[in-house]
Amino acid sequence: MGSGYFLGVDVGSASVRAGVFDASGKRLAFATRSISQFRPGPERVEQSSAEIWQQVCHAVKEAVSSSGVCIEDIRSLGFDATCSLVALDEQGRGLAVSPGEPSDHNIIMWMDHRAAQETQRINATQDPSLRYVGGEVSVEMELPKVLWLKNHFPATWQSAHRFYDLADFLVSKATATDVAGLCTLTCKWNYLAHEQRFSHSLLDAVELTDLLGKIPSRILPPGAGVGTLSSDAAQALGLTTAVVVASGMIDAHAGGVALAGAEPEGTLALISGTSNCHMLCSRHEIHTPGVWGPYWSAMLPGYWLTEGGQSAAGALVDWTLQESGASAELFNKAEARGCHPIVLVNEWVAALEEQESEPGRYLHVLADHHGNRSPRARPDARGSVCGLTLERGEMQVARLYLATIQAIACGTRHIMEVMRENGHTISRLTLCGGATHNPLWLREYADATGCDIHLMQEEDAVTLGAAITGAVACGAWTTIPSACQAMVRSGEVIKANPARRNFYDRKYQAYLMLWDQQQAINQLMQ
Ligand SMILES: Nc1ncnc2c1ncn2[C@@H]1O[C@H](COP(=O)(O)OP(=O)(O)O)[C@@H](O)[C@H]1O
Ligand SMILES: O=C(CO)[C@H](O)[C@H](O)COP(=O)(O)O
Repeated sequence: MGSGYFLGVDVGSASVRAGVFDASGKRLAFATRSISQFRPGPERVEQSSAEIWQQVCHAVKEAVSSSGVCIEDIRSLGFDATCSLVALDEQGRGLAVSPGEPSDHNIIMWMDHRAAQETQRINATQDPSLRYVGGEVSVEMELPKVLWLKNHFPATWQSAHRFYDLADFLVSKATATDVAGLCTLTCKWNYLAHEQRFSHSLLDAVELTDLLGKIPSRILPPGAGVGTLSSDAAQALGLTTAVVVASGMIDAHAGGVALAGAEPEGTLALISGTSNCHMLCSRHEIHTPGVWGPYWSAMLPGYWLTEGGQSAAGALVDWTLQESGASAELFNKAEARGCHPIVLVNEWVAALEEQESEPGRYLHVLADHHGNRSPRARPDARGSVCGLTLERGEMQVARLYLATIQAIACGTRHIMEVMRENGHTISRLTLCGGATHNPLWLREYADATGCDIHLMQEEDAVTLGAAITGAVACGAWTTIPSACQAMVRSGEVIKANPARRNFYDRKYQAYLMLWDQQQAINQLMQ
């Protein structure tokens, strides 16, 4: 049994969170800080690694001081972050990632789609290594992004001493060590973990062999200890230099550790934040076209990981609420009541449902507004809405919001169906992320998939997952599963309602038909 306290830091798309956990996984304190996104052009979304590090330091200090824990008792720190690309020069300073932008805007975010042509070029090689990313590299991964920099911004390419995935940047900054995680490299940099090598044929074919001189050569698996905090970092974070730092992880993967670590096989871990990530482990190497992976040991050592995704999940819900004709009314009323706008719009949905059964029956959304990550692997895909009327105000926004959530849930059902068709078993659905604050989302997810949804007691399972990797790294537990058995506790179960099965069987068919119709229209207009 471990003792002491374990820190987890989760860097999501919009905020940084730090949590202090004890050996039973109980959270003693939590702090969040917001982080900026910069949009210098269409398809471009950037961030600043200096700002993120500063916000991490603030969040850690606040969490530790409010926990009441003595800093000498904090044994470890685990980092996770979105899979965004950080560019640094030889002195560790930021390098601009768009011409004309400030040098501290040095992160190309995962959701940035600028590298569409580079993605096509990489996929056109048909290199055998692409089988290990679902058949095609995604525009959201790192090779297309570094290739874009090499082609379009040679000044940054030439000055770049290090490219890091964001989690690895944080680990390197914290330990003054040059290291990359097996998690980030395998899932986002086309590293073939099962063969412990990069594909030289792929890198040669797209003239990226010199990239290997610009990334760390030391690679550590999830739960490995990288080293202890450097004195600079310890001071900045308000911690001691005895704190052990774990190998970095992608945010969805840290969530997957907490959700699936104790019972990996058959558990689909759904991390519902800005995007949706569907993490599934298997002892067998199963290839699922259009679904990322299989990645060897990238989340749980000894397991292949398959990862299905939806690029805009919470982001699409937020956008729907912000862009509706009734947005001002919704946000003003929510502010006046001091509640989240989703609390209010859920009440409006409840009012609609009192008047009619299934208000989403004749309003259908195709939820591909930011492309389709899985299983269609089409970053150029678009959203659509079918069934509009002249309805206005509260009822209009409530209906569209409901139909949007139903569409996102059908997208998950599609991913699950394709996983099963390709030989996966899914016996249990677990969920964490911002969406756990939305009871309507959970209800629709259970009913759309026909699966009960298992939540964790810990509200922020991603941060807990990061803390668990640190607890293993410092030796409190020897393996991630044993740490999960001690630190993760099951929470509420949202039951699927069998009475809605027939509705959702039809709603799902409508969802698939919308795609076919959109494809036909696109062909007509080409
Ligand atoms: N209090 C809340 N009530 C309902 N939904 C929420 C709440 N807070 C966040 N969300 C939803 O969660 C999403 C963000 O999830 P989160 O896990 O915080 O994102 P990320 O990890 O990408 O920063 C938002 O887009 C929003 O739809
Ligand atoms: O591609 C990822 C995981 O593989 C991204 O990190 C993720 O989709 C972004 O996460 P979030 O929605 O939590 O901000």
